[in-house]
Amino acid sequence: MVIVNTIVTGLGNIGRTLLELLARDPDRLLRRYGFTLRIVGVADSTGVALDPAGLDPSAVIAAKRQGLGARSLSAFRPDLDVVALAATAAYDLLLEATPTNLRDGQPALDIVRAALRRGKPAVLASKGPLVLAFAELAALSDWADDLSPRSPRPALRFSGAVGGALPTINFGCRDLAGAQIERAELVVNSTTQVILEQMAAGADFATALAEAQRQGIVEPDSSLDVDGWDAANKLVIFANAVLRQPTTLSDVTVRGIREVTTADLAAAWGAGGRVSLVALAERQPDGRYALSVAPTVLGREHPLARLARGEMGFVIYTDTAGRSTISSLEDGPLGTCQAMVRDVIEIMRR
Ligand SMILES: NC(=O)C1=CN([C@@H]2O[C@H](COP(=O)(O)OP(=O)(O)OC[C@H]3O[C@@H](n4cnc5c(N)ncnc54)[C@H](OP(=O)(O)O)[C@@H]3O)[C@@H](O)[C@H]2O)C=CC1
Ligand SMILES: N[C@@H](CC=O)C(=O)O
Repeated sequence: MVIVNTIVTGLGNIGRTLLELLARDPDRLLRRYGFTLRIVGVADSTGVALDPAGLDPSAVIAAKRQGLGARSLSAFRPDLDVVALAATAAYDLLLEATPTNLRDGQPALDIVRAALRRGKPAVLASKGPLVLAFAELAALSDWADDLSPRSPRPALRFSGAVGGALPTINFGCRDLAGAQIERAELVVNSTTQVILEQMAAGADFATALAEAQRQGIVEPDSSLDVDGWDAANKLVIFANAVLRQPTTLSDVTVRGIREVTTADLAAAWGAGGRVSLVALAERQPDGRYALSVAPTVLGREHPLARLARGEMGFVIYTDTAGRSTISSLEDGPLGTCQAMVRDVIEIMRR
């Protein structure tokens, strides 16, 4: 049996749900894949808990459910902050789920830097480090070797950061390998899907946002979702990772859903379609991609017009693989946690 000593940074909707997922069937990874994750360190905004012999995940989950933090655990380490945890503790794998911060990427960016510089593989749900420093992190990781399983650099995976369990990154990198992407339409922000559907059914904006928050899918700063920045983050990551076009947020034209009116929604739904926040990449004659995020009417014939209940999806047009459409209806943050688990399995198979 292989024991993978793991640290989890961020214990909110994602970090806590991930621990719950692992605790639900603790032997699943062992039975099927021959390894198990031992959680040796966790961190939240209250601090760090670290025990090289392994923390009790149920105690961490119970503390978070009671509104307490790492500080309340017996393994609390007042001498460590979250970056020091990643930089100094003994562990084999980082699972990162602190808030997405578009100002400076912190603390996630320094957490991931610390792990990769020490040769530790990292799985991210957070997007800030990838949006602000994709090239730097790629150079520190197996992205520098085109994801070769023989790369001497640590693995960096983030499939859950771009649409949760929807396999946006994996499908683009793996299954469309060799094809030229001409156009990609990504509906990868679940919060705006929920809000627009609720408003189309008669709810006001505040009630619709509250419903999305109840589902645990809204960013800690909800304006990231509503104003289109979460979708833009995902498009930036997609452009860097799949389209291989060095991209930052300033390359994306971004419009959120605040201007969408109930009349717009009624017209779209009435015609058998819907309105979604679409992140669009369109290949230009010079080979570069034009990138935008905007609320878009998807007519009844559009492959994504039937998405419902916050469902996400994408349609990608290529020169040789034709049109590919995939959608994913998920249960709150659970799909993202499953995506983190699949990333871990992929890393362990290298
Ligand atoms: N929710 C979702 O469906 C998805 C979220 N993501 C991404 O995953 C990340 C986490 O999202 P989510 O779980 O919803 O967010 P939450 O706000 O629910 O959780 C964030 C966690 O990070 C902790 N935290 C905040 N600041 C610090 C800090 N300085 N040092 C250490 N820990 C800190 C918080 O501590 P405390 O608990 O004490 O407040 C909390 O545990 C985000 O980057 C988000 O973009 C990606 C895909 C889906
Ligand atoms: N806030 C995001 C969560 C996942 O990235 C969303 O609504 O899709």
